[in-house]
Amino acid sequence: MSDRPQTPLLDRVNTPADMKGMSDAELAQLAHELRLETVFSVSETGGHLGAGLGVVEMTVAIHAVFDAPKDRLIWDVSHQCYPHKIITGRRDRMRTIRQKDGLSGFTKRSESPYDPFGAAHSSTSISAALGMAVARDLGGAPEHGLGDCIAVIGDGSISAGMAFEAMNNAGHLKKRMIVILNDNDMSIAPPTGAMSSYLSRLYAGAPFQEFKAAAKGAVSLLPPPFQEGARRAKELLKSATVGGTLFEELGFSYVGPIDGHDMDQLLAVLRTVKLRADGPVLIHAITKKGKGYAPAENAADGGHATAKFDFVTGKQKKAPSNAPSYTSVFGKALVEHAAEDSKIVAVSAAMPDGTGLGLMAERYPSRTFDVGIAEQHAVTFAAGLAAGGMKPFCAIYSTFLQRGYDQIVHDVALQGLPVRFPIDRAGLVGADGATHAGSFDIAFMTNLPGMVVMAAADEAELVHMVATAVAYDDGPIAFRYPRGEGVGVEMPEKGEVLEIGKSRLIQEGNRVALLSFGTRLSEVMTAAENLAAKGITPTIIDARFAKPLDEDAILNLARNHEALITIEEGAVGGFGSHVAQLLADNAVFDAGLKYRSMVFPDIFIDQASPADMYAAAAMNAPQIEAKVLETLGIADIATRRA
Ligand SMILES: Cc1ncc(C[n+]2csc(CCOP(=O)(O)OP(=O)(O)O)c2C)c(N)n1
Ligand SMILES: CC(=O)[C@@H](O)[C@H](O)COP(=O)(O)O
Ligand SMILES: [Mg+2]
Repeated sequence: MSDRPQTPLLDRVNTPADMKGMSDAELAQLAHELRLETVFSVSETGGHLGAGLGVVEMTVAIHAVFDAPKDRLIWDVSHQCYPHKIITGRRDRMRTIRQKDGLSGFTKRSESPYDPFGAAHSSTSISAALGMAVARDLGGAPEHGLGDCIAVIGDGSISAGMAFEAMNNAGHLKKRMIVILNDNDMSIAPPTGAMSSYLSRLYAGAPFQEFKAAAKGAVSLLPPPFQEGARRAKELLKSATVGGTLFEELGFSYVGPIDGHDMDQLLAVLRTVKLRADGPVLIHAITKKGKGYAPAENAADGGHATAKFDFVTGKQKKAPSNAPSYTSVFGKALVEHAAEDSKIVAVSAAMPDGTGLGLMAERYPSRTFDVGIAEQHAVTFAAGLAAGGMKPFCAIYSTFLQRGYDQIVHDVALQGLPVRFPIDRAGLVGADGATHAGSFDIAFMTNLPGMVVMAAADEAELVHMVATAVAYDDGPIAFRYPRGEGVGVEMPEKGEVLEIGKSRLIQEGNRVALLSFGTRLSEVMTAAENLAAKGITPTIIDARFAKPLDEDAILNLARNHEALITIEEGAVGGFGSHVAQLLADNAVFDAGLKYRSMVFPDIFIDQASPADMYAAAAMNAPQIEAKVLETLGIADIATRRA
């Protein structure tokens, strides 16, 4: 039996054009049905829920008032885009979201003309909307539309540097564009920082209850709303303005705060702004994360992301776990060291729980810093902490660390400061897909002089790497580990400090040496078992370090084996490239060594289960086995196809 909600009005909407004749009351009803459909849909797939529920009315109002895809609607991060997808022709594919060959969990240009800009990393929407507004005014290609450019950005995301850089530029260029600040007073964790307090003060200074009356009055004063003169429309804008806001100082007309769940207010304001805006406008809408679905509203994170769940009870259907997650192993190990070393401090960029720093924040709040969505600042802040004699652990997902790269180069590496980088979500992450893959950190970290780069092969190794990073004070050090559960190995009582640049031998064999960097080691072991049945016993090494390389061990392997294969969970330019360089510099190829590297292919791999993504990258056990056979010249097509 299905709990599928009845959605008669929504059933009539395939694209926003189908909403055009609807009355305001029908639009409010449509929003109600869209909320039900969003909850039902996510209950079957899992995914991002709370943010989408907070923008249901906004989504309907924007699509009712504006004309996408001619008007450009850009969702910041775009984890809140599920309702938008449902009413822009993708409802029938929502059951495929975040799955192999299915819809992306984010906006994606290749997926729909209603997604004019892809996102998943935050705080890009205002820059993109401004670029489109300028292109429009310069007569950009007609197929790209000539309409309004609307960015919807959350209170967490607007605190990032990029958003301010964009507003600074927009205020200067004075182009007509609309920014909707979706202020739910939440990030994934409760928001931190002065900007968040400022937004709360704006709201406290002009509660929207007063504005509500004004908006409703304005609607009744605007029959038909668009025929009213500029004076009345401007009054509406003015009556909604607190005055002297930061946004106005930056050159935006500020409208709000308004109740982002009140369709009357949303429609009135959007219609007026559409009619009268002649430069950058910021509409400040107050919303609630998880709105309208009690389990999400009541969750600590506003139902930010969820596994599949029971639509009626809200109970999540999580798969049982067999081993602790790498994230929790890291968080626990760090706290154990922090108990003995008061110099240890931890920095997170808006992901305290995602990075496992929740425990540290609980035990040592004065030594744990959530700096908000501000990866660049997080890195340089950590550099400052190191320069001040502390031992900072700057814990950022691989994919988000990309944003702090110049800071890693210029502020950390160049000055040789001992910042520790625990890099979570290394490798392919699954449902979040290409935007969240940790593909590049091995390459971009190993290229930096003085940077030590480690990868944990399992959760016990991670404990040793935390201990090593605590002990290492000679410069920056990074250690990477993937999303999800460990492999279930026995955990050490205490982490051992590893010798910098030393690998570990896992299995002695002959003919071929498999040099693994990271958690592919378990796939390598499986491949080795299968190869043993074919009479091949590879030597297996866990490299532990991509920088500095264990040069002696690698050169010895190269000289004592017919073939050497490196394998790592990252793009070209990382571990394998450094090994190849070492081999070339030492003329090992001249002696006839067969060398192969297994790295991610030069494509962005779309979302699927991690195992399927690794299959697409040709990096699971069967493909490792095939690579060995092929390299040794005993290719077994059947194995290769498996
Ligand atoms: C550069 C970057 N850092 C971190 C994240 C992880 N992240 C995704 S959503 C989110 C919270 C965003 O808060 P807000 O903009 O207020 O949106 P809400 O979820 O509250 O609607 C964070 C930190 C990200 N997507 N991009
Ligand atoms: C949208 C976003 O960036 C986050 O919500 C991300 O999806 C979290 O990923 P994890 O589930 O791996 O923490
Ligand atoms: Mg928010």
